[in-house]
Amino acid sequence: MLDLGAGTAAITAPLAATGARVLAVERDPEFARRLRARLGAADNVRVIQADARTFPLPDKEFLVVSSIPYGIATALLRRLLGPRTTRLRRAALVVEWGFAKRVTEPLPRSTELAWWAARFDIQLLRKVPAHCFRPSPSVNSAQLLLRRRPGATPRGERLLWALLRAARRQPTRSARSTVTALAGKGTHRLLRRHGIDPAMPTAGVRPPSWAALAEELAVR
Ligand SMILES: C[S@@+](CC[C@H](N)C(=O)[O-])C[C@H]1O[C@@H](n2cnc3c(N)ncnc32)[C@H](O)[C@@H]1O
Repeated sequence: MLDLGAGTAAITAPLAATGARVLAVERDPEFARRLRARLGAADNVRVIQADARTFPLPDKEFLVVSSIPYGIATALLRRLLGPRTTRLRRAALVVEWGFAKRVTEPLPRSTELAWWAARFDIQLLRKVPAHCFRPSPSVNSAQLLLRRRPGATPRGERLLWALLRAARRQPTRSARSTVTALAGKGTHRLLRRHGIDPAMPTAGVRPPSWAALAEELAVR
């Protein structure tokens, strides 16, 4: 389990107490020193002083539990969710409220957000009011839960990316015409099976539907 921006160990310490293997990443040298002093003796905790945007991610599957530094939220999610080869399985994150709303919109505003939402189930669990923190930030926060959707294949994900890009380029084109252009004829029933009205503009198709469709197209 990773805690990115481990700070004063408000998350690292209870994680460590579960017996999980925890990697605490903290950029600030003084916080890192205190984290080591407090938790470094435990066999299951490793503290590294590093930038969460660039330290080497584990090469086996991992989870993240973290109240992430708000200023690098996009960079971190890009790193954790973006690559096809990501080993992230689940993440429980505290993020800024506005950010949480953006990444959980059913029809995301950019191809990148759609890519994340197609491959991960992203749920906004609850609001965390600013007064829950000391010192209180100027904005509210939210608890996000992210879970990798099962069954993704490299070919399916390549098709998914192509579909999302095509949908973004021509948002008013029908789903049927967009999918036919990429995958050939006979897509009408396939779209229906995935709950997509073939005549619907691509802008109205939700990312999980694109992902399921792409995986089925990948084995045709
Ligand atoms: C939102 S607080 C996390 C609070 C933490 N859970 C605690 O118990 O104190 C952000 C922490 O992230 C650290 N931080 C900020 N930018 C970072 C970065 N790029 N990489 C790693 N840590 C970072 C800060 O030094 C701070 O300790």
